[in-house]
Amino acid sequence: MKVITTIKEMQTEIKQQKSEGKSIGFVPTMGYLHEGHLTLIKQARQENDIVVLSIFVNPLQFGPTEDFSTYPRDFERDRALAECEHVDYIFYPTVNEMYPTEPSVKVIVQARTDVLCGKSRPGHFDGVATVVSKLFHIVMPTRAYFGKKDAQQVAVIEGLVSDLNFPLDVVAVEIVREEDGLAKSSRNVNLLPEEREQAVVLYKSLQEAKKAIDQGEQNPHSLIILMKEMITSNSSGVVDYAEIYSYPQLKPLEKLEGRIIIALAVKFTKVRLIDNLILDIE
Ligand SMILES: Nc1ncnc2c1ncn2[C@@H]1O[C@H](COP(=O)(O)OP(=O)(O)OP(=O)(O)O)[C@@H](O)[C@H]1O
Ligand SMILES: CC(C)(CO)[C@@H](O)C(=O)[O-]
Ligand code: BAL
Repeated sequence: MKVITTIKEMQTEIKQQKSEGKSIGFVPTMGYLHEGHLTLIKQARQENDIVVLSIFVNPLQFGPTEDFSTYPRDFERDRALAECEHVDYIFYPTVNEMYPTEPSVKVIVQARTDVLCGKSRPGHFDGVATVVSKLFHIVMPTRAYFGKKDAQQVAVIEGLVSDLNFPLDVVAVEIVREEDGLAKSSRNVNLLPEEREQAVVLYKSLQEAKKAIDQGEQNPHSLIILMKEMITSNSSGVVDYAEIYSYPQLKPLEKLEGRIIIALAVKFTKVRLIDNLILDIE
């Protein structure tokens, strides 16, 4: 496994691999790896000749009051985990390597960002789309792997790849959970111990919503009330959003039909957690 820190060297290696006809599987991350990331890497390993993992905490996608500085980081641990998964390259650039000057161009995402994390984190998806576009030009993947925990991100990246004609396939991977149901997330380490216990309420309230749908509930507003009530009465978390939309269009629904997403974001003392459930309603 090679650790590469410069754009030039990464592109040179990839061009060489591509000239030998190798397919490139790419897993973009912000590091502090957990089972969720490792599942993406394992799938990329199975489906491609070469696997590239990027580790870069992208300042452009964090708002001024968000957790860029406290985002967990541990490169040596990540390197060991990546080695165990037979990653071929870790691309690990500095902020200065990615953004040597004040950016003169950025990608602006115009659809699917007026709701959920796009609404709560203004500019977040412009930052994601800008760095992902750069990473795609640097790594030139055949397939790029993203987790469905960030379901809005998957929808935005599918739009980016389609609209800007990136010659690659986006592969969306199922959410990996802790034993109690909490979605794995690098940020979980920043939960206080009692918050960690309470945090399972995100998953449980999604399951309650699903149960109500299975029992015939068709009104999205009733489900939202049910989930908010469950979260506030079982945790100290503050609901940032609890919403239901069509997926991947992210349009409001008066009645549940077709493919829908039930999505949550809840703020705890130092972290904001997200989770979701995508369902096909007959
Ligand atoms: N529990 C999970 N299951 C599946 N994919 C995941 C999971 N957690 C993260 N991913 C995916 O891994 C990729 C990198 O995510 P990232 O490095 O931001 O990790 P993260 O755990 O989502 O961090 P955080 O939520 O704290 O920002 C993204 O495509 C993300 O959707
Ligand atoms: C895709 C990504 C690596 C871009 O910084 C990030 O948003 C993430 O980890 O999901
Ligand atoms: N995985 C999402 C990246 C972020 O929260 O900025």
